[in-house]
Amino acid sequence: MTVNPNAFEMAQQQFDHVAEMLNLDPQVREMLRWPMREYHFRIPVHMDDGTIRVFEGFRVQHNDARGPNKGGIRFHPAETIDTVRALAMWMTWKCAVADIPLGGGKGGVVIDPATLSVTEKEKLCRGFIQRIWKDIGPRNDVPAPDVGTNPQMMGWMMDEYSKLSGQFTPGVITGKPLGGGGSLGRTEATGFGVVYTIREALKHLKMDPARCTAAIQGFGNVSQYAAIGFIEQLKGKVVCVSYWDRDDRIGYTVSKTDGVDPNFLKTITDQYGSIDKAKAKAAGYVIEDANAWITKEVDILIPAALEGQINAETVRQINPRVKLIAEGANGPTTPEADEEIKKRGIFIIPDFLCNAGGVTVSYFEGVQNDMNFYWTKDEVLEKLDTKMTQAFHAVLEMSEKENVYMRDAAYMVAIDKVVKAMQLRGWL
Ligand SMILES: NC(=O)C1=CN([C@@H]2O[C@H](COP(=O)(O)OP(=O)(O)OC[C@H]3O[C@@H](n4cnc5c(N)ncnc54)[C@H](O)[C@@H]3O)[C@@H](O)[C@H]2O)C=CC1
Ligand SMILES: O=C(O)CCC(=O)C(=O)O
Repeated sequence: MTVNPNAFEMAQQQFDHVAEMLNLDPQVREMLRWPMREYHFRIPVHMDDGTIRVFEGFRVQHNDARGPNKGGIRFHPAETIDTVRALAMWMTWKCAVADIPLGGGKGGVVIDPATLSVTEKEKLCRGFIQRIWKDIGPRNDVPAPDVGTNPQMMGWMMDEYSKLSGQFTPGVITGKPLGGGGSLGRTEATGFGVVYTIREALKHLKMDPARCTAAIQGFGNVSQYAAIGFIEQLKGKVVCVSYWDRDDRIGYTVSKTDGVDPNFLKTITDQYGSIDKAKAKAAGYVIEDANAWITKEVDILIPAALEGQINAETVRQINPRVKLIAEGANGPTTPEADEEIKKRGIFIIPDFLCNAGGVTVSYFEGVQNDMNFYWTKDEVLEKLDTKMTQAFHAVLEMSEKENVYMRDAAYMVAIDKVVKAMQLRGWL
């Protein structure tokens, strides 16, 4: 499975393309195609064996015209400043398209968290906050989980910030554990958000979800709940999921023609989204190569692993039956692949619209922290559905009005909101 060599160039290319369509002022473009602030730091950690290891960390704040910067922290061995820049920029567009009053930020540490003990992970999380705590906070930048991080890690980070600032500050981080300032529904939010947008897209395409099949890339937080939601809420069938196998150092696709059971697969999946393939095989699943997911004869593809997965090479493997691509991951499709998808008339729900459910419930979490009053799961998910449905239709309407590709329409909606906020604040 290939990864796009430079996600930031890809994010800038997508932005430049729409900036050109909008005839956006060159100075406004200059402001938006780069992050406003970046922090690069080194985090020393006393390891269990008595040695000291120094980790490289980043936090990028792309634009906070509409509100505090917002976005996850990724722990990944292939993390780079450019990946974090791209992800921060996409967060600005995501919050604008979801119509939540937040800007765009993202963080990262170059590490495979599975190689750390629990104690080392806690020290690394606390070390990250020790480096950056003066530049984050509920009113300027609010991190959250992403690939390789989880609610427990957010709990440690919130605790460290509270200690350093001398005040219990749950709103500094979202995606915290339940009972530790977390919101009900955050775990499911991104995957269920993907499903709400698929439901709306299928209505638009006049397709019956109960007769639809899907192939999913990834089996982590986003993909697990996208699979569960697609099956339980829309009554569709998921024929495969995929994952990265740590031992073999390659990806695999785990398939079942009569449909996978994500609730069963979860029981044989570790906290990093790696499936125990021996147990899957014993339960009647077929193990195929990493790319098999994209070749499946299905109606819907849901890339929900990493960026750059649908590219000039893999796009040619998409089966002619595919009518819809719902981008659960950030940046899964390269600009070259977009051209082919357009040509083939496949409807796309672009990433920063499709996966906005996570940050939307993160926003709800911050609101609940501020109120010190917590909603039920049903209340959270109902509010999430309303937000995602409105966001989908705003983008669809723009796409139809301007006769443009859904990704370009999403950029148009987002750029308009961010530029207006910058103008209202007198920045432009
Ligand atoms: N967790 C969240 O709330 C949100 C996540 N996202 C994006 O969704 C994507 C997935 O995130 P999560 O589910 O949180 O991550 P995760 O770490 O929980 O799961 C990632 C999954 O992708 C698989 N994977 C990783 N590298 C792979 C490879 N090279 N080949 C095949 N499979 C591979 C892993 O095995 C795992 O199953 C990322 O792009 C992330 O930025 C976007 C919005 C919110
Ligand atoms: O929940 C959040 O604040 C951010 C989630 C995130 O990192 C993303 O949407 O890519």
